Amino acid sequence: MSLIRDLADQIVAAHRNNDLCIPIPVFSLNTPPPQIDNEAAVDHYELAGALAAIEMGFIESDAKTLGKAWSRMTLQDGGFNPFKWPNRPEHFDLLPWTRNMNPNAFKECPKRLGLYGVMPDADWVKRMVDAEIPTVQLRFKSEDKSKIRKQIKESVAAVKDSKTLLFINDYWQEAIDAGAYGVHLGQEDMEVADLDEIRAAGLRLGLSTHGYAELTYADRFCPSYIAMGAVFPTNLKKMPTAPQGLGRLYQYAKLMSHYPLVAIGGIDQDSIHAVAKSGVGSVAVVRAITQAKDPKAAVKHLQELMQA
Ligand SMILES: Cc1ncc(COP(=O)(O)OP(=O)(O)O)c(N)n1
Ligand SMILES: Cc1nc(C(=O)O)sc1CCOP(=O)(O)O
Ligand SMILES: [Mg+2]
Repeated sequence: MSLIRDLADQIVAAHRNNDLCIPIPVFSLNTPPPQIDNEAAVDHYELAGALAAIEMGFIESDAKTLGKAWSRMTLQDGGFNPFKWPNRPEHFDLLPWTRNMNPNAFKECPKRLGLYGVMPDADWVKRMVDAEIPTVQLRFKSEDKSKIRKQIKESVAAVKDSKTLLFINDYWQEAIDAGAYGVHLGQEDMEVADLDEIRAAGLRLGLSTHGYAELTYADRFCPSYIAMGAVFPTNLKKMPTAPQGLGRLYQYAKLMSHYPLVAIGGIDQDSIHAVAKSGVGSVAVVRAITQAKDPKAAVKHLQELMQA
């Protein structure tokens, strides 16, 4: 165990100051540390990588994923180097073939979806089309199926004959029925959606992720794009995990650079440039547009800042 501890300490020391560490909240210092399954560890590097990741504030599922990646990287490099960080698809056992060679891949979308407005209703979708935003999502939350269908129908009509691409959040069946460009699903939504039906209907699929474990899981489905969040704190919804921060976003963007990528969560005009520099082709925002004094001007300004 002391060898593993020593390797883990070397990793933490080498990466302490590079923005990958997120301090563990004080309340969780009183709770027992998450258990790493010792028997499942194929070697010391896997366990050391996972232990280091826990100390750096990664959640348990991400730490386990990182441990396996440390093990593969060490094996492939022919030696342990604490200053490296796993950032290649083969370190994470991502799908080895390209989208074109994968019969289960979802339909392609542009690699760079640009500014992506996530909007609460069809009227906001119309405003975004008027502002010539490249990508928009209808994120209308309701239990009422007829209201949902009406909102989706109006949104699909709004983008017709425009250059704006429309994704529908959650309601994949209604999105298929209305002929939308694509759907966006979270990890829980995926479990209950019929992904084969979405693929067969030719709709694009965007998937949410919140760290290494969800990224590697999402890769198995070869979605049209992968969203990564929450980059910064957001009060728009309750997030189950701490914000990722720029350091982790930059690593995720490097690892998944063969996908169209979307960054989301707490991004505003002050941060959008730094987020775009991670290499993601798209930045999704809600409040930076809906709470702006002039939403149309905000769309233009945010795009300028992304490209600056
Ligand atoms: C672009 C984009 N990224 C993430 C989300 C969040 O989706 P999900 O986790 O399913 O949460 P809800 O939006 O359904 O509350 C998103 N909608 N869009
Ligand atoms: C809807 C949503 N999903 C997120 C995720 O991380 O999955 S963050 C988020 C809210 C984004 O709103 P704002 O730009 O106002 O912070
Ligand atoms: Mg959802």
